[in-house]
Amino acid sequence: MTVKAVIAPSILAADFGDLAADAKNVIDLGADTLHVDIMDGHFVPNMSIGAPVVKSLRKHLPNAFLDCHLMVSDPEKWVQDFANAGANNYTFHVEAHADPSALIDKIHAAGMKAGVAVKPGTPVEEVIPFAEKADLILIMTVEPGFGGQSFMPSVMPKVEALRKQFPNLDIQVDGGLGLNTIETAASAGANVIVAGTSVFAATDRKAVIEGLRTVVNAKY
Ligand SMILES: O=C(CO)[C@@H](O)[C@H](O)COP(=O)(O)O
Repeated sequence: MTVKAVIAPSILAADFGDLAADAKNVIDLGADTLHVDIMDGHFVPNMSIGAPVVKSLRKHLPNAFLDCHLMVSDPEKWVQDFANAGANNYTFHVEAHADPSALIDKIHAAGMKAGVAVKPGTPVEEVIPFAEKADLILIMTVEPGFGGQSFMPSVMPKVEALRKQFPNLDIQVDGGLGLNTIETAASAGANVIVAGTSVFAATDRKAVIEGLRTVVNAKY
């Protein structure tokens, strides 16, 4: 098995007034990637940031892996903007596009990795057809739109089903992940861990990042 832990702090929980410094801090403390939540106020009932902020982050953090999660109704529209801004990964929601396979091709052609996400209420069967073509599958563990929500263990059967069928797949979980929930997610088979509040609000961010990684890597 080739999967390993990837710890991805969600900058939605960072200090947006001092974003580059806060993002750099978690990278310096051992985070593998930065998870960048993009919300359009339509696909989800909240707004966040867009490609210009990704471009600024890229300027300040030239070597960081920027994992962008597009919670938007028209994900195809923004592919080139995010590629131009310096995004490394572009994850869109399967609920938001009629032809995910074609969109994965478009994202790859733009030079980015491609992820496909599912909301908690969407069956895993909706993403299974794309699990070999995509670079990661994101199983949402909260309703997308806001940080600081409670982890939903009820979606773990989706993670288990994916891990059983795809032993080498990067399976990302997002929402309510922290030291109190990581055992459940890692046991189900998740290896790419998005953690916003638990990392950015911690008094010892490094301990949280290392703790998450240790629990995941113990499974492989
Ligand atoms: O995509 C989202 C929310 O829609 C997440 O990335 C959250 O930002 C995770 O935040 P925490 O639950 O870890 O605080």
